[in-house]
Parts: sequence; C-alpha cells; structure tokens
Amino acid sequence: MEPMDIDALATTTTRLLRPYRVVLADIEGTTTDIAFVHNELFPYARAHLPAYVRQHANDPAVQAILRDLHTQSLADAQAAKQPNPSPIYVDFAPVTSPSDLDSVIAHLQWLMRHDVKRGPLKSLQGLVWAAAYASRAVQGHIYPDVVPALLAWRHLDVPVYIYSSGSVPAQKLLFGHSTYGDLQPYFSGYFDTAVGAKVAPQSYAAIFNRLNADFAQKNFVPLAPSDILFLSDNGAELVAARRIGIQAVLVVRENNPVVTEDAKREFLNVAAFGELFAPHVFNVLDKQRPNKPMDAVEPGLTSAAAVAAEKQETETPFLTKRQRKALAREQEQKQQEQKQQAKMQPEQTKQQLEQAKQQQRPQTPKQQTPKQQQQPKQQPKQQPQPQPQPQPQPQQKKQQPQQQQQQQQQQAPAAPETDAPKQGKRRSQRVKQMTDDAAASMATDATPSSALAAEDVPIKAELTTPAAALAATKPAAAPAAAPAATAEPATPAPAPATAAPAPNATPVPAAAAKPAPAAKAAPKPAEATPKQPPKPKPAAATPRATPAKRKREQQPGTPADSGKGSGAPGRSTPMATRSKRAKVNE
Ligand SMILES: CSCCC(=O)C(=O)COP(=O)(O)O
Repeated sequence: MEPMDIDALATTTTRLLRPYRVVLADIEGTTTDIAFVHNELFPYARAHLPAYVRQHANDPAVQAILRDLHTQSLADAQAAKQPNPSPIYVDFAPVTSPSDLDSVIAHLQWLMRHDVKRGPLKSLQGLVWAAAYASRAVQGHIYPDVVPALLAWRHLDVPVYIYSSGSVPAQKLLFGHSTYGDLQPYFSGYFDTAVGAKVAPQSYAAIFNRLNADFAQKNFVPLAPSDILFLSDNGAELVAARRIGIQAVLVVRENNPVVTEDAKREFLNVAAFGELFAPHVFNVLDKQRPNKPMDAVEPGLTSAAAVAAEKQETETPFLTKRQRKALAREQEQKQQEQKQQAKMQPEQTKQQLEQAKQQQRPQTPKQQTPKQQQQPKQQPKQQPQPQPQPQPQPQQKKQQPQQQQQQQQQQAPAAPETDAPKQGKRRSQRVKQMTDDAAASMATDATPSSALAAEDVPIKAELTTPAAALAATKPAAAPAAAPAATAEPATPAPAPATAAPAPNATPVPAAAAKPAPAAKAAPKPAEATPKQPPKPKPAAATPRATPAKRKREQQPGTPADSGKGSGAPGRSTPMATRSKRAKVNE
C-alpha cells in the first residue's frame, strides 16, 4: 500500500465545499475518459465526416453549419495575422466559400487534427456520431463512479447539467447511448459553446442566468452563483467559473493531461465523484433553500409541518418518509394544542369578564357567536408583515434568511397553491433575501488568489440578480446569447438500463446511499466491453499520457474561442510541443 500523502490530503480537506444546489459538469476527462473521446469518437469522425459532408451538402441544416464554419474560419485567419499569432493557426487555409466542399473538408480535417473545438465542427461531429451510436459501433464511456453520483444527486433533488465543447446533440448521444444505458433522465439540461467559450467567465454568467430563469419558471428559490458546483478537469475552466462565484472542483482522472501544482492547490480536487460525498466534504444540502417550489406543501401538511418534516430528514435519516411525516404531524398537533392552551387562558378570562358584565347589564342576545369566538384563528391574513430587519452583520447573514423563512412559513396558514397574493409576498421577501445572499456570495466567493480575482467586477455586472431571474418567467427573457442548450425539467427517471457499480472510492452519504432498484446488477465498465473497438496502442514510453496530451484546447484570445486555453493555469502542455505534435500527426 502506498504511503498516504499527508500534504495532498491536507490540501484537499481544507478546501471543502459549501452547500450547493446544482451540479454543472464537463464531459471529457470528467464524466468520460479522454481515451474514449480521442481513440474512438474522434477517429470515427475523421473517417466518416468528409463523406457525410459531401452527401448532405444540400441539407439546410448542414448548409447553415457550413456557413458558420466559413465565417468562423475567416475570423480565425484574421486573428492569426495579429502580432502574436497562435502557432496552431499559422498553417491553416481558411474556407474559401461554404459551397467549396474541398476547402471545407480540408479545413474540417485540419481542425480535427489539431482538436480545435470549433462549434460548426462539433455540430457536424454530432451528426456523424449519431450513426455510430445507433449501430452500437460506439457506446458513450462513463466513469463507474459517475452513475452512483447521479443517483445520489437525483435523490437529493440536486439537478445536474452538462457543459461541454461537444455539441448538445453530441452530448445527448453520449449519455443516451452510454455503457450504463440511457442516462439522459439524470440530466436537467445541456450547454455547449453556444453560450460561449469554456474558458470565458461570461459563459458561466450566461449559464447562471439561464439556470435562474429555469428556476424562476419552476418557482424554485433563486440560485446564488455559489449554489452551483462546477466539475472539470481543466484549470482554466475552473478559474473562469470561479470568477463569477461558482464553486469549482478539479477532477483528476488517470488519463487526463498533467495538471499544474498551482491548479491542484487552488481547487479542491477529486479523483472520483464519490469523493464529493465523503463525510469531510459532503455538506451539500441547504434545507432552507431546497430545490422545490417555494410554496410547495405536502398534501395534508401545513407549511410549518413540511418544514419540520424536512428538518427531520436531516436529523432522522433512518426514518422512512411516511414515518417522518407522521412525526411531523404529531409534533404539529402538539404545537397546536400548546398554542390552543395558551390562547384558552386569556379567552377564559375574557369570557369570565363578559359574564360579569352581563350580570350587571339587562339581558340581551349574546353578542359573540361561537364563530366569532374563533375569529383569532382566521386572522393570520391580517397579521402585520415582518418589520424590516436591521442590516445583518456578516456572521448573522447566513442564518438570518433561514430564520426568516422558517418564521414566515410558520406564520403562514396552510396556503393552497392558488393563494397568489400571499405567495407573491412571501416570494418577494425570499427573493430579496436571495438577492442579498447572491450579492454577498459574489463578494465572498471570489477566488482568494489575487491573480484570479483581479477582473471580478465586469463579470459580476453581467449576472442577472435572482430577483430579476424570477421576474423572467419565460425563456425568451434569457440573455441575448441564449444557448442552443436545453434546460429541460428534470423528469422522473427510470433507473438506468444497466446499473451502477459501487463508487470507486468514498462512501455515499446515508441519505444518498439508498441503491436504486436496478442498481444492483452492475455491468462492466466500458473498458471491459468487448463491443468496443480495440484501442490503438499508445506510444510505448508514455502509454497513459497519449490521449491526455492530445486533449487540445483552442487558443485563448481568438474569436469565439470555445476551447480550453492551454496557457491557462490548469494546463502544462506547451504550445511548442503542440505544434510539433501536429506536424508529427500530419
Ligand atoms: C460530447 S461529444 C464528445 C466530446 C467532445 O467532442 C469534446 O470536445 C469534449 O469537450 P469537453 O468540453 O467535454 O472537454
């Protein structure tokens, strides 16, 4: 057994996650082995894409892609002429016209050789891979630890989104035809570089705004940036995400490119998703801001009892849901009785006084009907609104919204979902809290590294506040750079066709560990699947490093840069090596 690296452990354990409510994950090197992408998907595309383009050149969809490719290629050529051209761009010939198929295909081949992640190429690859997946020539590789994590997140009501350079249709194909069956139901939406480059903070701001628009539509409590957990193998992407306050975790897989020590120090890093559920890291749920409609109340439970039931879920994970509800009702009943008793005393006194008065007066019809006597119970509608709170001190700030929310829910009578004005009032109060929270979190979540924090301000300005997101109830209200990405509602998912193996490493939390019924018969991971074509043998000297080294990025600073900048902190592959390798490949 290898001796434990105490320093590494200390680095990891001191960078714990704070509660998050949404997961956003990269694919290549994160959910999926780079070797699969580079040894199976890319070779298939290189072999079939030229014929596909010729065959479908007159399809309107393909024509639109080729027009984009033309525009993009001209912009790249322009950028390459700039004083510090990226070495990778100096040897390419731009597409002369979208209809000149020879030039189009030569350019596509050049992009693929250099793994330049350009949107139009990615769209074409997605179209070509459809046939590969349909014929089962390929199956999407998923790391074995990903599936139990998906199950856990679903159990915890944490929606999972994907952000990859691969086109949205290509992402859906990969997860839809995975070695674990159709995993699409476990994802709430997909983003590709239509939202922007993966190394650009603005892209993460756009995603944040999109997610909040989705959340607003579902009447969910709005998100703060730090409610999002982004998982990627690429330091530059993590830096970009963290610039807007998103929590970022570095995923270090066996075949991934070498990650700089800086990046490792800068981010919590995990070798498998299971580590995110390790007891020392796992503190995922913020029970006061659950991903549920804000005013959703279990049938038969009042708001207060629903809150109590939720609380019990944390405190008594060993109870079944039904037991918890029963317990909550019981507690609620007790509380009601206590309240009743408390009310009874003044009421009795009042009655006695009344009787005494009436004895002094001539007999008149009773002024108080039983119904009138109950009136105080029906009064909550007229209860005064909570007074504006004094500005909380930083330490109080975290607790206060929770307390307020609990207070509001306890004050509120069991409100039917149609009780719009009351809901609106409560919602706007919570939205205000969320807006404050988001602002505070944007201020506090900025990365501690001075190098990374320098340009925070302009990015923040682009974030839609949760309140504004709530106001945008239609997707049309999303930012102009609306992605091709979908953000579908999380559908109740069937268990994956084949089931999840035990996570590689760390335990899933008690609440999350409940295995899905189908999760017992674990299939073999992709590596062991005989259907997959044999992998090309990597160079003998660096067997592991080959696919990783090939995972190239687009150059930062180029137009519509959609790749992972190699010059960024997360990468240590020098450009010279890359350009040399490109030549070797040729
Ligand atoms: C989902 S399609 C296959 C992956 C792909 O084409 C790609 O470029 C992966 O990029 P990522 O951003 O997921 O690293």
